[in-house]
Amino acid sequence: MKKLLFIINPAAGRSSLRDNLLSVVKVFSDADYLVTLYITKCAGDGQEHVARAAKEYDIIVCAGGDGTLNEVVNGILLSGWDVPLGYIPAGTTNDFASSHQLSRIPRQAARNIVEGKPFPHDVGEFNGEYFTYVAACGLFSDVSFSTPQALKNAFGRFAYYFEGARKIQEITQEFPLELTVDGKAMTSKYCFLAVANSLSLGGVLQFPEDMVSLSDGILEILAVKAPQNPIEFHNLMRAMVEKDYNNDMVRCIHGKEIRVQTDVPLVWTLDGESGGKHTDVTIRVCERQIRLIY
Ligand SMILES: Nc1ncnc2c1ncn2[C@@H]1O[C@H](COP(=O)(O)OP(=O)(O)OP(=O)(O)O)[C@@H](O)[C@H]1O
Repeated sequence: MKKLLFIINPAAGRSSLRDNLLSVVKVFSDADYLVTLYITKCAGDGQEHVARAAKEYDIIVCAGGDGTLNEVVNGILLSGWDVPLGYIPAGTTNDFASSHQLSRIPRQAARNIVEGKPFPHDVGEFNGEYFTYVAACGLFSDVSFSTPQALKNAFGRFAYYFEGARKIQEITQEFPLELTVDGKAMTSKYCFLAVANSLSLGGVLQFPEDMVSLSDGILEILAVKAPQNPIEFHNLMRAMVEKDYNNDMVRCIHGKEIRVQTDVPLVWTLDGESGGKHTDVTIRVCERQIRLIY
């Protein structure tokens, strides 16, 4: 029998998994997998367990939000074991799941995993840590990890909107930085910077499908300028709604290696989790590092 490690974050989202756990395990069992359940005990536990145990399994499946997936991907890459990964979205935003149009119905997501094919997925490396879909700093970037989990569990993604609304007055704040993309340096001021491999950011920003490939060994850098007057604010809103990322307010650049240097430490987020404060960050794409099954 093949061995499946099933990692579940009980604190994630408004977990639709609770009432469906038995039917999900049955899908795996019917597909001839011997299932080991691991319920994470606290933040960081999922990563540690996967890094230790991955080598004993033929497949790893995790259920939770983007933060849970981030931990499991870090665990797999730290283990050095090339094991396929299945993901059952059960978090608040599930940005990663949106990019792949993964089913939010746990039993269907489980079926897609046992019947699916591996999709080679790029991963980003951020000063030695890995992220699956975004590393970001500036406006709103701390919303996902500063929003209390209890609020997320009660209100779902609306909790992020409440928390984001409290920060909107910071939109005019900009920070000067030196951005170097594949050796080409530029200095500018921004209110938000994201390095992404995703079609969706925070469930709010969408990338046009023809702009992004999730397995091309290239990351997208979205740099947003702070609007300093109502016209610039209008232009920024228009650019976001129309997904126009090549104008005076928003710019999308593609690259493999990105360095961000600032005089003042910036707060970063990795996949919606805290990425710490940094003045010098190097981000590299790790091409096709994860085999996602769906
Ligand atoms: N048993 C646990 N108790 C509390 N927190 C946990 C536990 N296990 C994992 N965590 C942490 O819970 C946090 C939130 O998880 P996750 O990001 O998966 O869900 P979410 O925030 O609801 O969804 P999303 O990121 O998609 O918006 C992560 O930081 C994770 O490390």
